Amino acid sequence: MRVLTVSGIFAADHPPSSPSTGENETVYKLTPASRLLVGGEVLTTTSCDMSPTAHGMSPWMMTKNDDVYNEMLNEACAADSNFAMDTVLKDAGVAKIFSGLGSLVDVGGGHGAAAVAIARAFPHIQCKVLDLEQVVSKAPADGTVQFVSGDMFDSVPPADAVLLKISVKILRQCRRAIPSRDAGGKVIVMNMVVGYGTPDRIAKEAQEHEWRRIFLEAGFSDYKITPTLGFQSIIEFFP
Ligand SMILES: C[S@@+](CC[C@H](N)C(=O)[O-])C[C@H]1O[C@@H](n2cnc3c(N)ncnc32)[C@H](O)[C@@H]1O
Repeated sequence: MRVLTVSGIFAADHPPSSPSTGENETVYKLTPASRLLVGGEVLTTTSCDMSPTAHGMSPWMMTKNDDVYNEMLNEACAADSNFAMDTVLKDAGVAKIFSGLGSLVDVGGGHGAAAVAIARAFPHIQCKVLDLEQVVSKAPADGTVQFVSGDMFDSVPPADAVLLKISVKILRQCRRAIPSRDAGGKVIVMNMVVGYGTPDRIAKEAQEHEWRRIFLEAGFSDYKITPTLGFQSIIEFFP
């Protein structure tokens, strides 16, 4: 969404925090350019729940009662991961992030595209995928990774590292699933970090500031951003 905002496809608003959750959701609005493409609708997101407010429900929850939509969303997520992971895992800097791990859980890992790529590139890492029951039950399981069904907001299976592609809301939950930093514990977030990998110093500083706020709020002691591909970066959060 950040890339689309920077490109002028969406405009982003940052309203004050909600009194009930304390979270401040970014509100994305159509611009004249995107209004040419779609009917009028407002999207809100805190990374994970990219929910058209018109439906009042997270798109991930809607997969429960709609098999066709479920399949479509799973395929779209896997296609995105396949493209990114193949390229990202070839990078020597990225290999360093994963090489010391014994186990990893991909939270909201869908049909396991990212976790399978990691398990194949680093066969010594035991990889698990946590996702909703309706997603895991349709996953093409061949034993490369272990699928666990559940809600990430309830609990995250323990592992040396937690891989997250979608949500910073559950960082606190992920912190409980990992051991201390000395024992190799970390949360690995794959995300768009606008400004990294480009000469745009102001955008880079704004992003640093944002990640710093997030990691402090979630109770981590340190973090490291490794630019990978275009706007994609890997952010390691250390307990
Ligand atoms: C953007 S997709 C990412 C899938 C995967 N990480 C990938 O890159 O292919 C988000 C995933 O999070 C899952 N998800 C959403 N809410 C969840 C929850 N509360 N608990 C577990 N998984 C959830 C969805 O079912 C979906 O598979």
